[in-house]
Amino acid sequence: MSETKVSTPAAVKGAVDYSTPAIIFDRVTVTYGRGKNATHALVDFNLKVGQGETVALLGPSGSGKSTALKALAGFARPTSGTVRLGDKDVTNLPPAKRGIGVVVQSYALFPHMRVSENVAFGLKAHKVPRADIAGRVAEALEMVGMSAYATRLPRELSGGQQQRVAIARALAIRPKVLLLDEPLAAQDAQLRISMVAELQQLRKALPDTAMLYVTHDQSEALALADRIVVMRDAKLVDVDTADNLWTRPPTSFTAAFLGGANLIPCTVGRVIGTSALVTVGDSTLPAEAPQPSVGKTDWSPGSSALLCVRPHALTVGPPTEAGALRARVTAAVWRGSSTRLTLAVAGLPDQLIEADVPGQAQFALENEVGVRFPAVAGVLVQVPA
Ligand SMILES: Nc1ncnc2c1ncn2[C@@H]1O[C@H](COP(=O)(O)OP(=O)(O)OP(=O)(O)O)[C@@H](O)[C@H]1O
Repeated sequence: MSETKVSTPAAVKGAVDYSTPAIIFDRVTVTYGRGKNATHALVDFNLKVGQGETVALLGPSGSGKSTALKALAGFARPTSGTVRLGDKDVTNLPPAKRGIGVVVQSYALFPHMRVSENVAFGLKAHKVPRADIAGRVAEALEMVGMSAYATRLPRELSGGQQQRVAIARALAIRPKVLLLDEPLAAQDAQLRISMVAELQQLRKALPDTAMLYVTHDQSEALALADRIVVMRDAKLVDVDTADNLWTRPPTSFTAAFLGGANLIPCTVGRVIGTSALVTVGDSTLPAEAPQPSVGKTDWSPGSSALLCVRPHALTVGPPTEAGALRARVTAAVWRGSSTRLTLAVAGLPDQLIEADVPGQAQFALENEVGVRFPAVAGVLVQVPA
């Protein structure tokens, strides 16, 4: 997974209005096939996306992300539930009548048509007056920086350029809703980084367009989305702002999927407000005990919990350092700007933790080290049922 670092959505967008959602999924279930061969691809899926909001659907392969997009675009028919665009129920409307822009990983450009013809295609299908088409094509190509390539054929373009054309084609119909299904998955890591930055610019240029963005790359979701929906096994696991999901993951699945957090078994001690003392191995550490979400049990003294701490928040030094947990290095992988250490911590049998240390760290395997937690060691997450 790439570690794209670009400015966060809050920096590029203002507040989102949820009072009149652009997209509503209301208890949408999609089942492919029947009987023994039935696959429940989406189960009881609820989501509202505000006008101008970008929501990323993030989850492992097969978790139902694309199916949610297909249900909205009209390419998969819900078995039950409704899909609305604004105040209009579109559950049974054909895809072409929904006015949604769709961009998929494979570009889906017509190989025999020039760039401008590809972009014009959707406009003709939407019965845009002939006199307006050239202007709308030029406007869409301008938005994605492809004006100079209007007369080329798709095969004369790079993958990134083809994807820009596919985005222009989706934008040309001036959709209120834009769906992007893994739009950068076919690009190499370097190009993905620059295209994430371009998509951020596009979001700024389209303040009223709601976007639903499917990805399994957490860095794209963090960089682009106002909110992230985490999916697993056809269901929505968590939904919140990227910042909240990252800093206070409501479930261990989200904690692990979004940023690969360490989830260290601990015992809850004293709790005052949102501060707790927890026991990890032989050490007592201060931790954040976030308000549990509705329906979840409180943090009670003596109960088991998981301490969520990101690998980069840990520091590793000599084993004799005061306040450090003693550990043994079991793996060290240099990643360029940092080294990922895997550590077996004394007093935590069967639990390996990961720590990122700057640069090409000189830790030999089996070295004894001391692991230090930050002043607030981490945030508590419920043990999964
Ligand atoms: N047309 C289909 N017929 C039968 N099963 C399908 C069909 N499309 C998807 N599925 C199944 O539905 C489930 C959800 O698939 P979906 O494509 O929505 O997942 P995804 O989260 O988008 O995965 P990926 O990240 O791999 O694209 C999977 O088990 C998949 O095999």
